[in-house]
Amino acid sequence: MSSRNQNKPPRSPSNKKENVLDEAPLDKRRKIVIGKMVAPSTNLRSRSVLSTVNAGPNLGHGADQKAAAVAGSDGGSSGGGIEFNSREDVERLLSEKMKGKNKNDYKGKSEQMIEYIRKLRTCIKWFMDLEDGHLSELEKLRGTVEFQEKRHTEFETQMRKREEELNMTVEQLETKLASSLESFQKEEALKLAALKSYEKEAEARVTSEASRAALSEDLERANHEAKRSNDQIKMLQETNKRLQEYNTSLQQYNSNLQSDAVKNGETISKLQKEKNAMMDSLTSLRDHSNSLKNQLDSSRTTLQDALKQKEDLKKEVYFLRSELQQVRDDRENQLAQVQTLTSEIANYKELTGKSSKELDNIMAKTNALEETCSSQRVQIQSLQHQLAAANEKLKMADLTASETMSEYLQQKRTLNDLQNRVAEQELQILEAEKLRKKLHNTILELKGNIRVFCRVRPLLPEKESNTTEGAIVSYPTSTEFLGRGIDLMHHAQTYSFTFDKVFNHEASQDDVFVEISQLVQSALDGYKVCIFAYGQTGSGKTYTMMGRPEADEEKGLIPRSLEQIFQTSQALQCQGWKYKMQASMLEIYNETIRDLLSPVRPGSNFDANVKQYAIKHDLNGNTHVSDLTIIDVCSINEVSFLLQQAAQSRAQNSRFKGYSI
Ligand SMILES: Nc1ncnc2c1ncn2[C@@H]1O[C@H](COP(=O)(O)OP(=O)(O)OP(=O)(O)O)[C@@H](O)[C@H]1O
Repeated sequence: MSSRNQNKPPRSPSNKKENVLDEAPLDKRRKIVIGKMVAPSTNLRSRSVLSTVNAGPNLGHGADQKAAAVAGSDGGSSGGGIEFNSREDVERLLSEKMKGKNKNDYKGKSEQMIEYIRKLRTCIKWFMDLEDGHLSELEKLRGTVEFQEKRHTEFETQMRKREEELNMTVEQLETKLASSLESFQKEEALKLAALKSYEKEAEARVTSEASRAALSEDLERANHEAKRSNDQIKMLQETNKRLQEYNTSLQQYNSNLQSDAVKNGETISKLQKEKNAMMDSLTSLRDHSNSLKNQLDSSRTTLQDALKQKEDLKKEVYFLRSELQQVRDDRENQLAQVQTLTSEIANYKELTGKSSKELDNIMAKTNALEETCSSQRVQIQSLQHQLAAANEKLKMADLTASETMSEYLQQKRTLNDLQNRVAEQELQILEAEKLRKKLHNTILELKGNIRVFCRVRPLLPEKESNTTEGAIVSYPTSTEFLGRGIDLMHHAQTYSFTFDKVFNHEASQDDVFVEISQLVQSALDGYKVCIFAYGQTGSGKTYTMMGRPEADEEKGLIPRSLEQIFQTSQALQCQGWKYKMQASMLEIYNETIRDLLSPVRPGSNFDANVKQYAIKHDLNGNTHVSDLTIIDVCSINEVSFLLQQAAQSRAQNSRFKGYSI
């Protein structure tokens, strides 16, 4: 038989039985609940009911066992055709009453009891079968519980391990986050450093551009100066050629002079002029040489500046390269860090999904780092471009410096050549000067150490009307006495005189000075010269010697000689000569010497102030006048002033005059 209540346990008869149920171990119950293993509580209750039935009040344990054995011997649950399928069957059995009203019918009662006991045994057997099923089910459930407990403990240990691993990973993530934050801070610091280096690079670029502009300006100046120096060198070369030609012509001229000493007087004057011109050209050459030296110094300084700038640029390029290398290394380190971070992030992603936010943050930081790296790559590229530009500038500066150096060396060689040429020319000039002095002295000696010139004064306007000078004075025209002779008529007789030179009344002051200038040149060459003017009063001594200094045409010998002396001394100072000039002026009258430059003003008491001057000669042949006022003179104006002073002193006693310079 089967019913809907099959395998369902009977209801618990009392609360006491439920309390017995509660005696099951709490751990098991709790664990079962935790493990979500759904075990019907009715099974336990049925086990308790079974125990209750087994411990029934009317049956002892031994009797129960006996009954069970009897029932077992019956071999089935169908005791007397009764089957127990539910609690109602059992309650019905328990509520059965004894049949038969006869109390003494013990046999019936015993049969009923036997029948009842059989039913009870059947019931007990049903209970026992039910209990066995429940026990087997309980065993299964226990095995399941133990399996589930084992799984639970394993799962718990796995979860603990995973929790520990997660804690570890969280700690590692926190440490890595801290390290990434530190690296980010370092990256920020590096970025700031890179920005600073970029600013420095920009400043260096500005300074390099400024230095390049200055270098280009210096180069332009150097080129301009080189052009100027080339032009000057060309001019100097031309001048040198002219000087060489002039030297050759001078040598030829000197040879001609040696062959024809008489004609060389006029030629020497021309030579003197040409020499002055040559001296001027030499001074100009020296000026050019000095200017070239200055240019050379300036080019040296510019070259040194260019070399310094080149060194500075080299240092800057070295620093830039080192900074670039550092930035490259940092970039590579950061890339490695980013790669490790990305790999770690991938691992973290695989390990857990909990740290997605952190991963997002880290990814954002990684993206920021990558952006920083990309910006640094751009900076590195710009730095590389700047470095390449700086290298090109450095190469250009090297080329410019080398060109400037080559130009400088070329100019130095040219300057050395010019200096050598100038030295050679100076030597040649000195030699020519010595030769000229010798020739000049020879000519003068040939002309005569003592020469007498005669100058005829023209008739004065007031005397011109009643004079017969035109008939008195005549000049011979014969070749022998041309320019040297003079004929005087007196009482119908002709008196002929011959001089070294005769200047007629038409001779100008310049004509006279042409002859005298040779003597002045001799004085400048170191020879002693004396010019002595002699003549009667009014014959023109003062006019010849002094003339009228205010008028160029009528300047006398003294102003013209002084001009020649000062001009020649200034020209010879360039050759290294040093001149010290002193002036003294005296008047000799009746064997008495009078100092014309004496500070004692004439006219106060002339005789009282007259000193006893004495003429003395030293061992060198020099002539001195004792106590004569000697004044150092440096310019022609000073001498002109002294001449005026002397003229004023001399004016009081204008008789015989002599000059000493
Ligand atoms: N060559 C000349 N041409 C024009 N005028 C002249 C010439 N020589 C002299 N005289 C004039 O003759 C005058 C007298 O000349 P100067 O005073 O020079 O004579 P002096 O010889 O010096 O006389 P003293 O011995 O009295 O001093 C002056 O007026 C001067 O200008």
